[in-house]
Amino acid sequence: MFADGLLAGKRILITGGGTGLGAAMAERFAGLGASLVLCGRREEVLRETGERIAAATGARVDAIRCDIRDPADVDALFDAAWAGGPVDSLVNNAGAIFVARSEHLSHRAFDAVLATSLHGSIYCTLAAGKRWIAAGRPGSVLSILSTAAITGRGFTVPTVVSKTGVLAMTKSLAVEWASKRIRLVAIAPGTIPTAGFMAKVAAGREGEPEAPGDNTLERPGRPDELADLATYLLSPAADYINGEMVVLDGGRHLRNSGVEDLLKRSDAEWEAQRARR
Ligand SMILES: CCCCCCC/C=C/C(=O)SCCNC(=O)CCNC(=O)[C@H](O)C(C)(C)COP(=O)(O)OP(=O)(O)OC[C@H]1O[C@@H](n2cnc3c(N)ncnc32)[C@H](O)[C@@H]1OP(=O)(O)O
Ligand SMILES: NC(=O)C1=CN([C@@H]2O[C@H](COP(=O)(O)OP(=O)(O)OC[C@H]3O[C@@H](n4cnc5c(N)ncnc54)[C@H](OP(=O)(O)O)[C@@H]3O)[C@@H](O)[C@H]2O)C=CC1
Repeated sequence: MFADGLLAGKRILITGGGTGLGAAMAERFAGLGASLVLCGRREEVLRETGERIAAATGARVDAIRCDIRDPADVDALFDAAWAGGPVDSLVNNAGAIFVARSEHLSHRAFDAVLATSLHGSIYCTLAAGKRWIAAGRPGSVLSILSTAAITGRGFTVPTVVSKTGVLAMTKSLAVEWASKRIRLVAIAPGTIPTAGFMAKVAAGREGEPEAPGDNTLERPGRPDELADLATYLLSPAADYINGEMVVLDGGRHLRNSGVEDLLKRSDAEWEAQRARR
């Protein structure tokens, strides 16, 4: 689909690059010639993914443990990443979600999600932007958001608030940093059943059809479809796209937000969900 070597010479840092959508993007970017920096909290997971991708593609893959909730950890990550060569693009992919009735969320529960999905994405974007501006280098930031940033969505409010906040950051910095040749874009995926999604969102719904008829195409999305769009948005072909969030959801948000079935859940079903966490 893409020309060989499309991303040759590019160094791309992906938060949450050890699993799911992050790993799918990593594999695609590496296959097109990019060198990678993958970060996450679990060193073993990162190392396995990094070794697998390096062996399959021959790319250089640096796996660096980092908890993006901690700004000092983020600075250390970017220092270590830069030591291996300047980073050209950041992918804000790490994120967190609970499915819960909002009246049952504690302050700590709200903070737990915002710390990763909102604050962590902001810390990483600022860490990258400061370095690009100081070095007079161009850069690009791709954030993996959600159609819920358009529609809103019940039962996942901390995540929706975070994704909407990162969309606001994307649009704002796209303007503020344009003269520095820094471009910010985003993808809003619908449902893509990764292991993280199955554990955090679909737990307790095992046995239900994997392809809910909640979008116009009546199937879930695939990680490789997201990786294709991410590749395009980080490639020179997308140089004229700035401040935009591109939807990849099979048309779902045109019909619903994705949680309408949860409105019909009984108290007993919600109690079972709470007990599982
Ligand atoms: C049906 C909806 C369809 C929508 C589609 C959604 C599309 C999006 C999908 C995704 O985002 S998939 C990616 C999912 N991946 C992740 O979430 C991975 C990252 N997550 C984490 O690392 C952790 O979950 C976390 C956010 C760091 C939280 O860690 P942990 O569970 O260990 O929390 P604690 O630190 O123990 O607790 C903090 C606080 O939160 C309360 N809490 C925990 N779970 C729940 C829950 N399910 N519901 C309500 N509250 C919860 C917990 O009780 C603590 O509060 P206090 O009790 O101390 O007040
Ligand atoms: N799958 C889907 O249907 C959709 C996903 N998304 C978004 O896509 C992104 C990826 O999700 P997906 O691949 O499905 O799920 P995963 O659970 O696989 O992705 C989360 C990744 O983020 C990392 N991570 C979590 N917290 C931190 C942290 N504090 N510091 C550093 N890394 C962290 C995790 O690694 P570790 O635990 O080792 O830290 C993991 O690799 C998320 O932002 C999600 O909200 C959006 C819409 C739909």
